[in-house]
Amino acid sequence: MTAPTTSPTTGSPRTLVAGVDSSTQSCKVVVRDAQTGALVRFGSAPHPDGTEVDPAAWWEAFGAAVAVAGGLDDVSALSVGGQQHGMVVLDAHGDVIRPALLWNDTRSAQAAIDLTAELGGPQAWADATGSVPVASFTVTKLRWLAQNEPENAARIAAVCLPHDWLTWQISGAGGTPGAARDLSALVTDRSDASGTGYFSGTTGKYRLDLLDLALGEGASSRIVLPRVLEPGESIRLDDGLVLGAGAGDNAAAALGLGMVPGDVTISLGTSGVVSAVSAVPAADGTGMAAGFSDATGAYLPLACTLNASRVLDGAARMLGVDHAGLSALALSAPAGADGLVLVPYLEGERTPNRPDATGTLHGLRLATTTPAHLARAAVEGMLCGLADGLDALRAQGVEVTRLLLVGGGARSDAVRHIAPQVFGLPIEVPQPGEYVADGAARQAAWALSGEADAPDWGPPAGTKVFEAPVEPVIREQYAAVRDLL
Ligand SMILES: Nc1ncnc2c1ncn2[C@@H]1O[C@H](COP(=O)(O)OP(=O)(O)O)[C@@H](O)[C@H]1O
Ligand SMILES: O=C(CO)[C@@H](O)[C@H](O)COP(=O)(O)O
Repeated sequence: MTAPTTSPTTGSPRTLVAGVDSSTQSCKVVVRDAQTGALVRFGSAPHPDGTEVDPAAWWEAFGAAVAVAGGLDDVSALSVGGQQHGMVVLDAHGDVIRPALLWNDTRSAQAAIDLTAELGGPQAWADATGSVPVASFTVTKLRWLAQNEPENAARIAAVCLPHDWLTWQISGAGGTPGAARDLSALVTDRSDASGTGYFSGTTGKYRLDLLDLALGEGASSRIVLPRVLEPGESIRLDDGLVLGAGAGDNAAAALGLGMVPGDVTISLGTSGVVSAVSAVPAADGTGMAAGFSDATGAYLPLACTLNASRVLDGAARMLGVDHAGLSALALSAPAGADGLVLVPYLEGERTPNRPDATGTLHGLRLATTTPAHLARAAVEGMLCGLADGLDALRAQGVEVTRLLLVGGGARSDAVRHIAPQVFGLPIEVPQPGEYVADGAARQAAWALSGEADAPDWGPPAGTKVFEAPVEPVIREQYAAVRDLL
């Protein structure tokens, strides 16, 4: 598969690696120089909308993104980062039983409540797995399946996550429809496994008892779970391509950004995520912070909201403007939008756990019925939800010395300027890029090297710092109405 490649600047041979981000809205592929990390090629392709998706759409988008990125013939290693938690269920032939339920599908909210009670309450789950299950987690989706589609649940021969399934397809073990597929070749990594609800990041082992709790006694004895590869471990395909373990998208972003303890990243994709790397696991019984693992052997406590960049998309749609227009409008209104507050639970919410909530506008007066006030309230409301998440991480002992802002929503000027007013800290915005795919590429280079640690690709380029005095009114007025459901 690998053809020799030379550097266009030095003419000397170089080794290329690829990283994939199979995210909620699209698939992105980067090809980078394994040694320096320099970007060589990039491609992306959209995913379908919706909270349940046929995994075949991810495979198709991956192929299209690879084609845009100029193919993989000269690539020596590849890793896949992907949206976390999605439930991919396979039958004994390796066929997908039903469309995958994604992390932002809330139909398993009651299953989460039931499972939480059955194990002895939220702290029992946090102690067992690091996290209190909510509708996002795979384990609750499996319980939902057992209760609502028992005929499908009975056919499950393997359960995996979006990044595991894509890695399996790329490896060839996922085969082509109609061909033999090898379920025992499924692999995952600890970062993504830690978001299933049936894995303990502290022991590095699956909690088969919790899989049984979801699906019924004995289920775990007939269901294949992906083998959890060690950080840096790989599999080598017959054609020589090295496949890394891959990672959940947030853990991959931590690798891509080169995060160290003290760094906290705010990611504004479809999800809003506040995450930190930590040497110690979190076990937050309030459920605000999820105690996930990272892709290096450490931990990744994070708070994740269901409502981030799409709040901006929705506000722009309501106002009939594009993103630049929304940003200009938001920046033309005063901090606090003269008391107009948007609680942006447009997709329900996960942190805090309010799956059935809807968005609400508070403080509407004649004077605030302007596009500028609504635009400002949308940006502030989205950021306030994440500031609450940062508080939850601090309550877990997370030290915050640096705040980084990434993801599609970080391209908004208004977000960049308003974020320091909300968080009360300077905000560092690395140059817009695909940090999940970059982290996956860095993991691929690590897997290829066989070294103990990932290669040092240096800090992200082109970082700009945004500073502004904190505006306490923004969070105060949000906190006053956030719980008025
Ligand atoms: N300049 C911008 N301002 C605000 N939002 C933006 C801007 N550019 C892109 N977005 C939004 O970012 C989102 C995509 O971000 P991304 O991080 O790729 O999401 P995901 O990882 O969930 O697929 C989309 O909702 C898109 O509309
Ligand atoms: O559920 C989580 C984290 O727990 C989300 O962060 C998903 O992993 C989706 O990520 P994006 O596609 O929004 O980047």
